[in-house]
Amino acid sequence: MGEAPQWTIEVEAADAPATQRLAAAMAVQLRRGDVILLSGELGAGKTTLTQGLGRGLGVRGGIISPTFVLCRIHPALADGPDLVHVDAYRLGSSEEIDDIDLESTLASSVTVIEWGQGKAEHLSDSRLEIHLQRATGEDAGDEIVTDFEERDDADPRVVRISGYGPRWATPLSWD
Ligand SMILES: Nc1ncnc2c1ncn2[C@@H]1O[C@H](COP(=O)(O)OP(=O)(O)OP(=O)(O)O)[C@@H](O)[C@H]1O
Ligand SMILES: [Mg+2]
Repeated sequence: MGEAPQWTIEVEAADAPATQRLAAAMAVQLRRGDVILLSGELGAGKTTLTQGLGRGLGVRGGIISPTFVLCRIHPALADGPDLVHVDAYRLGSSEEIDDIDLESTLASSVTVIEWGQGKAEHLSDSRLEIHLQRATGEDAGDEIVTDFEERDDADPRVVRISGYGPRWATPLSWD
């Protein structure tokens, strides 16, 4: 839980399609049993990123904000893992996460949990944590802003990806 990540990569995504392309490129490096915890404020792009993961994994679509449904299973359309998409926003603790029995789908799926930090680390000995943050505005880090300022349609995000545990001894890569 409090342990240090094996590695951290920071990528900028200029708009929502860019966030989805990044996630799709990430998805092809994922496999059954992988757990991803997504963080970032309301509207940061967690669900948008999950849609890209779904496209890259080749699962049945219709990935939406699971407002009333805590957990949706998107079955693989071909050979790959299923995508289990969880919104833990309303869950107060790891005990409540356990009530939705993610253990039963974990081994056959990639499990993605919005608002999962502090609640879902116990599901696996390894995980990716992905934090999304608006690259402009009050929240912005000093080093980030200028590249995008002339682009009206851009609403950039900084996507910070960290790998924890033995599964992530080797970082994700984008070459
Ligand atoms: N660079 C970007 N990356 C991701 N989303 C973006 C980007 N630019 C604009 N957007 C828009 O921001 C919104 C993000 O909404 P989304 O539902 O993905 O956020 P969320 O983090 O899941 O929110 P919530 O906390 O309510 O679940 C979408 O309307 C998306 O089109
Ligand atoms: Mg969401």
